[in-house]
Amino acid sequence: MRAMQQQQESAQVRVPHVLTVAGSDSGAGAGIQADLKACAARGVYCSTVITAVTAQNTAGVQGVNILPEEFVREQLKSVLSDMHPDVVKTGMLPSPGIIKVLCQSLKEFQVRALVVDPVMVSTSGDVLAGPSVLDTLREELLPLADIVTPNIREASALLCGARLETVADMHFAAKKIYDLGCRNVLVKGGDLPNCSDAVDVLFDGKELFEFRAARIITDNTHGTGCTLASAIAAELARGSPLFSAVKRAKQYVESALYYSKDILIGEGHQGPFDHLLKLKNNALNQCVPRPFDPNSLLLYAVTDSNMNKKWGRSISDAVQAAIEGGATIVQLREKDANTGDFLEAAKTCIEICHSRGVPLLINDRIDVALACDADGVHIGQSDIPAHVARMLLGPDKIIGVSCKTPAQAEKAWVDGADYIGCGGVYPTNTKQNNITVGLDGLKTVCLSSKLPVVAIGGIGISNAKPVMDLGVPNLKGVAVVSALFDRESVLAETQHLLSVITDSRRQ
Ligand SMILES: Nc1ncnc2c1ncn2[C@@H]1O[C@H](COP(=O)(O)OP(=O)(O)O)[C@@H](O)[C@H]1O
Ligand SMILES: Cc1ncc(COP(=O)(O)O)c(N)n1
Repeated sequence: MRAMQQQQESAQVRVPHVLTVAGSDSGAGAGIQADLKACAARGVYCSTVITAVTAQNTAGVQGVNILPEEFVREQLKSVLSDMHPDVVKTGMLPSPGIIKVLCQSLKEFQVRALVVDPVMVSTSGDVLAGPSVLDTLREELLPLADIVTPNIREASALLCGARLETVADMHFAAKKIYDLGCRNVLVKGGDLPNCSDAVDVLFDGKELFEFRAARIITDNTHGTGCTLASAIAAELARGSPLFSAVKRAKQYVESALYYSKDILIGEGHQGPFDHLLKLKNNALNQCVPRPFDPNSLLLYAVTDSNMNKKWGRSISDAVQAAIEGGATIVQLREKDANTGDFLEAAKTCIEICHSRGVPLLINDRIDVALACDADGVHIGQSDIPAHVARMLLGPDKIIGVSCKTPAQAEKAWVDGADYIGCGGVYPTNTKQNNITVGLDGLKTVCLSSKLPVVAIGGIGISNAKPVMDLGVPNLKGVAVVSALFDRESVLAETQHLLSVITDSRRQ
């Protein structure tokens, strides 16, 4: 809410904008749908002019319906005359007439750059634009292009069937296609036979450059070409020079392919890929309760590196024992660990927690929480503000805020937190100079808080009962440090504490 208010107060911002002129892919792996996702992933607005509608899936193209030229012209006029995109990217242009209409529109409405992906045949081998388009493409569109991005087969078609089998052949092709009048040529080597790298060759009229990435072993390569061209267009729209636009776009395709390599969508061979780098992770994380379940605050275990050191345990051993004992949520609080070690430990702890459906939060360190994809963070009053944490972490992560007063609890709610930690309830050694609010202070905060509350500060087996007995419905549990981790057996202490708090609950 705060973020929205701030935006309303600030001046309007013009966002980078790519217009894609391409075909629709019903399977959403390639074409218009890939372009939209790639631009969204790169933070660029994407408008769409559709040239053809294809019936397509992971097995191939079952049908193509080409739109009338005049309707393509109408779409182009609607977008170009009003929305003024920075860059136009083209994909499937299925007829010479549609290419001519596009060239006329581009002459009427100037854009900053034109990226031409000369789509002819899909990964599955189906024809999307036949040889009849070649002359118009060569003679009318390529001379307007800032960059043209043929794959091996398309480069060969543009060069009247030249055989292209090696990286040296790609160098030759890039130079020859450049002579057709475009400013830059990128010959893509995703389909180059017998090549362990995915090599693309750029020719800018003076020099040849090779962009290399390790070849990712996967069948989910449907849409890589559309995505690369859209990502180049997006980078150009954001103001990158052409060379860095190509470099970043290729890195993006490589990451998206890496994330896609194991996902399963469809029964055919060419699966689509994961533009937002999230599909597989989201599918696997289903075991973690979403949205945040306030009942998970019941037995909230907070680790402490000094206590672990004292008892000779690793963080992950401590977490494992707490979870086996019945902890319902875990927070890693590593005030003096080095960041690299902290991150590694956090990754191990996440595996342990998620195997038992227990959420894992990171104290204070948003960077570590993001890097290990933790379930959320817990922040104090002098840490990063909760509304900033919410903007950085997005809508799904759990955010907890330490609060001592009703005013702080109200602010945590406004700022988008999910729960508050209230204390210290009792005096404690784990926090120097911490003001104790006592049971009365805790009750006052709970009664005013719109968020669920977990009590913290000096709570253990001997004094957890009066906390749980306060009888306010939004007090969901107790958070504990020493009572679990400054003990010989974390497992036994956690079991014991769990029985105390569940007994109080029952009464
Ligand atoms: N298996 C792969 N591993 C890594 N990069 C790849 C792989 N396959 C394709 N690429 C890259 O994806 C982009 C699109 O290339 P390509 O698949 O040849 O285009 P198209 O989809 O038009 O046939 C290029 O940058 C290429 O190097
Ligand atoms: C509508 C449309 N546009 C482009 C492609 C090429 O993509 P790919 O070469 O990855 O199959 C496609 N299959 N469908």
